[in-house]
Amino acid sequence: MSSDLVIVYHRQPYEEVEENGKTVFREHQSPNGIVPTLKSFFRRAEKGSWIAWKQAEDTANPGFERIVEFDDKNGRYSVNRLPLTPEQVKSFYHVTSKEAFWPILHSFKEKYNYDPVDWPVFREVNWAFAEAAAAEAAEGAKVWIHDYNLWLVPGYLRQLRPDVVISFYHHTPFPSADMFNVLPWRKEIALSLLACDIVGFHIPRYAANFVSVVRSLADVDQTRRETVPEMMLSEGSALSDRSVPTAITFEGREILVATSPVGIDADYIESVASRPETAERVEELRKELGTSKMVLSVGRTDYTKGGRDQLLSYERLLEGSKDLRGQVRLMHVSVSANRNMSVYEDIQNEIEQIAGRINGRFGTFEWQPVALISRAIPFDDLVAYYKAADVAWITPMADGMNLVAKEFVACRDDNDGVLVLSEFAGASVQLSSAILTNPFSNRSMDTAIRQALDMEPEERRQRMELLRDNVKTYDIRQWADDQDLLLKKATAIRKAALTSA
Ligand SMILES: Nc1ncnc2c1ncn2[C@@H]1O[C@H](COP(=O)(O)OP(=O)(O)O)[C@@H](O)[C@H]1O
Ligand SMILES: O=P(O)(O)OC[C@@H](CO)O[C@H]1O[C@H](CO)[C@@H](O)[C@H](O)[C@H]1O
Repeated sequence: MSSDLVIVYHRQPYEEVEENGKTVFREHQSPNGIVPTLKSFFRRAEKGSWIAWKQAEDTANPGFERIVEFDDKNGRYSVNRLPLTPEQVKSFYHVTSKEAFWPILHSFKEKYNYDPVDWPVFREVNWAFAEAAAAEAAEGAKVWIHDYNLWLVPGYLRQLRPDVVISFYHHTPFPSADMFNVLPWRKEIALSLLACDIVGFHIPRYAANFVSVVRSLADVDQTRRETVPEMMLSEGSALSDRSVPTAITFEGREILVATSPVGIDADYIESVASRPETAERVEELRKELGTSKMVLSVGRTDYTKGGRDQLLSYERLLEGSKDLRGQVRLMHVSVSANRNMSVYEDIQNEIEQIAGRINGRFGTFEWQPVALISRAIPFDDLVAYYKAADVAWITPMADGMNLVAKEFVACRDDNDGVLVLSEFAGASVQLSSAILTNPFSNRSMDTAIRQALDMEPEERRQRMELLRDNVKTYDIRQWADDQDLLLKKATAIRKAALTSA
């Protein structure tokens, strides 16, 4: 019990690899995912700890060090790895998190799979996370929990430690009560989240949906609302709201409802984009393209990311626009991050089938319409593709935020390139100068990609300048400062709750 900041996120904050018979801990490949940002919070703490899981055949004798100590650029922190059996991992993460929660979080009611869920296993895993956090937290410490996989941790932790400040951040969408309440365990989850001092979201809509859910399940009063700032308003986005709830009360206690969009390390990305070796790579790509235009799409293989519908739109584009044949190339990057899950294997197979059909129908020896990449790309290479692309085509059916769209914008220090973005991605409420499109509408998708390919240089420049202003304003440092301020506010609320108890 010594840490003043405990971060609880189901993944370990590094890549653990074996080298010459030794275990080596490496930074995650993508420098802009959440993990590097969360680790940077330990610089603001006296001592930090991180609670995650690690698979073990025998949890009593896991065969690895439970606690790993670090003292690096992020300060002094320990990582507590909870041993989970393969059966627990499959049940807690693959089945309950990805096959039951994930479709509901993204409003895919028809993909929701309830029957295989083993709810007692989900409870026991979340209890283990709560116990480990309680054991690590110093008196009055801040415990910052991330994402739906750990929805029950706040309630369990509050039982164990009434003194700690509990903050919960959702990286995914949060659906309205009509969708969320499909979950049979809705009340248990809602009451757990109501044990927090702060509940955080990317955008106002998710915060409003959360309030609708807890008010449908518990005696919750909404105490404060605020006007949404101009840079978070977007007429073209289905997710835009003009006001947002900022606090609720439950059982005489105030709970902050915080909206703060995750950003990216725009300065770092721009520094990679401006390197001479990046310019050389971009020149090679442009030479390879000749007079053709490059459309780039990047995302995990997941039905929420809309890869299938995007490829079908591309097929219709080539069918209807003979002038584009031989003059456009789509680089479709769809990496399968959720292995061993049939629902994702099916999507990967469908994407490969459609891409193959398009190449078969329209391709020639000299020209392949689709380059399908189904593997991880080194970040520096990804930056070169972002810089070389004429269009970034990011059209998820639902997406909590989407950092790929922001990375593309951060790379475009030439103030060129066009972003086509789904109005159902959280990022669309900030990136209103993108061509916003509805991926559920063929006409909207087909019109948007053609508009992007035909856009004149001056309009491209005007739009990109506005996009870059937003991405650099709401960057990862802004998010970190927001979170730091919120954690301080919550500390005062927790103290008030303890004195009035
Ligand atoms: N094939 C890939 N290779 C390397 N990095 C990738 C690849 N696909 C996505 N990424 C990285 O993964 C992250 C995806 O984040 P985001 O767009 O928010 O979606 P999600 O978190 O839902 O996967 C980005 O930082 C992006 O650079
Ligand atoms: O299965 P996971 O945990 O890899 O899913 C990735 C998910 C984490 O919840 O990504 C979300 O977080 C991103 C950063 O906040 C956000 O940009 C993205 O839209 C979410 O899917």
